[in-house]
Amino acid sequence: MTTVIDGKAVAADVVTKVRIAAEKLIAETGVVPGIAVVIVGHDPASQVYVASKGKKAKECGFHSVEHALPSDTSEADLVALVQKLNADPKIHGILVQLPLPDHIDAGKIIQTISADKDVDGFHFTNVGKLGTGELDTAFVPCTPAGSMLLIERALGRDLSGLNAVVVGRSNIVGKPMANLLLNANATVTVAHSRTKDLPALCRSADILVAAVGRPEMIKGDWVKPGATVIDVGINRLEGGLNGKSKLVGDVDYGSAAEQAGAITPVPGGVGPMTIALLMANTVVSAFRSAGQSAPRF
Ligand SMILES: NC(=O)C1=CN([C@@H]2O[C@H](COP(=O)(O)OP(=O)(O)OC[C@H]3O[C@@H](n4cnc5c(N)ncnc54)[C@H](OP(=O)(O)O)[C@@H]3O)[C@@H](O)[C@H]2O)C=CC1
Ligand SMILES: Nc1nc(=O)c2c([nH]1)NC[C@@H]1CN(c3ccc(C(=O)N[C@@H](CCC(=O)O)C(=O)O)cc3)C=[N+]21
Repeated sequence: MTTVIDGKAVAADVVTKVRIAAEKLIAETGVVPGIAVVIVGHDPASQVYVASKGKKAKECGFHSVEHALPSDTSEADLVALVQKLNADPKIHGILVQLPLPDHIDAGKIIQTISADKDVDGFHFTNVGKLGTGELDTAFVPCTPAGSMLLIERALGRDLSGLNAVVVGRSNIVGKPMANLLLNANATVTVAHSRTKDLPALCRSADILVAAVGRPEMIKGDWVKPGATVIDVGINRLEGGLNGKSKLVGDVDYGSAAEQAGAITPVPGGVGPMTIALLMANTVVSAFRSAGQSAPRF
């Protein structure tokens, strides 16, 4: 029997733990966890994500601010805003929504965020800590961290001896995902657009993570029977019910679910975990700023 991994339910568990931790921190120190989300421009999908981040932050009892800036905002103005948030003691987590408009150097903005408030885990300091296994003081990127929690829950055991294949090598998902799996003792292969015979490679995976950005690319006959399949992809296709767009992953869910031992759906899989882990990273940052040992999620 295939298990459908309920990312929404696991995310709700994480959010409950975050709220309880936040209440404890507030009661004991008076520090209220604070998050700032910055969005530049009017991309509708980005606006949806930013709105749900704000909503979850309120649910967790956080102080939450949103900076919505016009698409012609200059790089200098965005740098200045990030510096202001770095210096604001009420803010423990800063997220600048990606992608940014072409005239802004996203790398420069990311490196301007204080590593101590970089709840996305994109700053070189946090990337380096993940790469060297300093997970106690790192911020780990939310999507791979959330995917890892789903893998741990689905397998319920150490990953020693298991082959993991990550399809995609972005700095945001693929590479940090590979590092987390390696840290957890899986044997990891990272595939990308130049990989030869991707279907055969995928068939060797006990754990298959798809982070490609290509709708339903990974087919059922690429999946090893019994494998754990984590679909990170979020692709919006036109022509769903009532003229609405339809959300699909990078995995062809129908055929893959017949082979997999456990699989995440889209929506309701990795997506809600990303937001939950953002809240977790923010409360951890607030604990650290108050000189308290941070909870684990
Ligand atoms: N659920 C969530 O919370 C999140 C979901 N996403 C989704 O995850 C997906 C991936 O995002 P992201 O990592 O940012 O994407 P990127 O576009 O940055 O990276 C895509 C990766 O896939 C590889 N790739 C592209 N085409 C192929 C192919 N035909 N065969 C093998 N590999 C291929 C690319 O290879 P190469 O490097 O060689 O070009 C690249 O490494 C997207 O659908 C995105 O929307 C992203 C973030 C969060
Ligand atoms: N600095 C930065 N950090 C990010 O973490 C970041 C980003 N920029 N830019 C965009 C991507 C994408 N991303 C998602 C978050 C939640 C869902 C999510 O909640 N998805 C729901 C569905 C939502 C819907 O219906 O559209 C689900 O899969 O069930 C998806 C994708 C975070 N990202």
